[in-house]
Amino acid sequence: MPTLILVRHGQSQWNLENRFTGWWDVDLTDKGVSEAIAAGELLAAKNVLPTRAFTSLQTRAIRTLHLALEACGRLWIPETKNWHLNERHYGGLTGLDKQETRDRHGDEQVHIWRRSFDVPPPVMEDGSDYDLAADARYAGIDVPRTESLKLTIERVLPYWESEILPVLASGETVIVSAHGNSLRALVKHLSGISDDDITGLEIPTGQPIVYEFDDAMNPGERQYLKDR
Ligand SMILES: O=C(O)[C@H](O)COP(=O)(O)O
Repeated sequence: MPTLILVRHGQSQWNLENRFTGWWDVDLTDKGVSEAIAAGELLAAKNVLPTRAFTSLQTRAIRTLHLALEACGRLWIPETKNWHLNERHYGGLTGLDKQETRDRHGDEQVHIWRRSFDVPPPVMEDGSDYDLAADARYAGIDVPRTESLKLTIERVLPYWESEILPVLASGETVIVSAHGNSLRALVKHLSGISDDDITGLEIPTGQPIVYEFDDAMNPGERQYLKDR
């Protein structure tokens, strides 16, 4: 049965520092490394062993994938990295402290920027220290200046449909190591969550989520692997 494993990267340095991260490339903390290893150990313990992997172009997701695969003896499987699985771009909020931003703009405005379906954060200014347009990994890619969840869905879902779903449909066990909001985009689609209800969905770090697909490639219930 085709099986999909979704895992959000382990705690990152800016998760720890409570800063808006988006496309900025921060590494895992020691806790994040432990979470990634524990995710892989859980895959081994539950005998849900990936045969194909997909991840973003961001270090925290790539390292989480590698640590998890190493922990379950699957470092050798084919993997694909692609920017379509990157975190939602946080625009002009990138790098800011989340609490200081609440103090300045109010809880409600920050909640809208973080969790509304279609209101993007302010755009990243030209010349920002966090502008990644010249980063070699994004050569030839039109780096966004900001993204709402809706805009994130608009680039995650075509990639899902064209690159991941066909692999899954061939009977593989696919692991996707990605980010809070690129995974919210996928879960919204797979679990049929409405635009209103998705605002309440949080995806914890380092906690594998599993979907099994039937012969018609309809996803079953979303399950945390730890609860199976
Ligand atoms: O980009 C970030 O800051 C985090 O990965 C996700 O942030 P959020 O919880 O504000 O969506």
